[in-house]
Amino acid sequence: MTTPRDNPPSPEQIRRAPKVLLHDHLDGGLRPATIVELAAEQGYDRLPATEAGPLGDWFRQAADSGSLVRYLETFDHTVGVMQTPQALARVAAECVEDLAADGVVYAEVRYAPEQHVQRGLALEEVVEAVNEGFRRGERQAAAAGRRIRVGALLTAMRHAARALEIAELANRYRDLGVVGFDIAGAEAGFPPTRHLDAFEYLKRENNHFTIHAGEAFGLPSIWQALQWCGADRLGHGVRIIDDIDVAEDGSVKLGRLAAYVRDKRIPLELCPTSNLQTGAASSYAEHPIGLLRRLQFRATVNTDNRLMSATSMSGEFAHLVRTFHYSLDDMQWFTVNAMKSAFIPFDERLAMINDVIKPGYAALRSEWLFGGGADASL
Ligand SMILES: O=c1[nH]cnc2c1ncn2[C@@H]1O[C@H](CO)[C@@H](O)[C@H]1O
Ligand SMILES: [Zn+2]
Repeated sequence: MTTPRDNPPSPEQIRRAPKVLLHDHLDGGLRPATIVELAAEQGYDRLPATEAGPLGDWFRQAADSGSLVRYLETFDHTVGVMQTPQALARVAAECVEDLAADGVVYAEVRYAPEQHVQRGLALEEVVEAVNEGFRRGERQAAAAGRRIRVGALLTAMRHAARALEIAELANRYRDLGVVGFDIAGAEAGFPPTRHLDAFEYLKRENNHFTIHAGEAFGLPSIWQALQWCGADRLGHGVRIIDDIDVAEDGSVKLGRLAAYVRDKRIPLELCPTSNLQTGAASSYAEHPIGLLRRLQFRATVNTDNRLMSATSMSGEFAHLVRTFHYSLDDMQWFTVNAMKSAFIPFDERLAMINDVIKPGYAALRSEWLFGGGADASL
């Protein structure tokens, strides 16, 4: 028997549902209006459009290139206006407010400090400005009745040679708002093993890191990230699908690497819309997230770059609900997966799951009992 609780959640329910975001770039999530204002303040004169509406459209279209390298070129303009402590703090605070308004209760937001020193800031000043912005955003969200907690991930650029330095920075600001480390940037030609010293350092320090791998490049990149570098999570990891065989009769066979990823519960930070833009997947229906969810990989749903993809956590879930007919139970499954995979301490993750996420979904699931009008304040 199907009950109303099996119905797909409405857009409004999706927005109100508690969500957890592990893969979101600070410099990929600016409000277009803020970019325009910051460019004027900082004398940045290379913006491709000077009004918020057309500028937002430009990012979306330029990122829709089918190539990760061209997709990444759009970041010149966001990074270009994030070069002062005030600008960094503002962008960070607005990021938190936007996530909270979208129903995100916990987020890990990443950025590359080395990209924000063009006007002479020290790496430490960059981290402190972003942290200040995150704290301000949390306070503003709380004042508006929305609870959210945000941790920073420090990213090193894989084509550069500052990974060890950034890893040390992440370690220094551990317990001070930074919860882990990442590497990002063009994947082909820049294997994660170039930065082995950084990963070995973090392991010796018992610190956490994720690696962008298996997005523009396939299994060798995932294999290196896990078996050479020791990544705790995979940024994207979507190409793990190349190691999974689905036969005509629907039976499924996992290769050794895919089996390892599933058996070890390695979290996959999947970002469906971003993958469509960079050509890593051709449609929502064909996106591997459907199969990976069915096979019970530790799959999570993420935004990657809200500006370039014109998306949000609700937007990503809305696409998945439409495509795969996911219910609130499915949404809860992805959300609990993400919370289990966060880099904050275990007791805090558990409390988030039991005291925030599960009660939030239970309240939404029960709404049909009250004619759908109950508790709109959630
Ligand atoms: O999907 C992605 N794959 C690889 N690198 C990315 C992606 N999105 C953003 N960045 C890169 O990460 C930097 C720090 O946030 C961004 O400036 C961008 O160059
Ligand atoms: Zn990313």
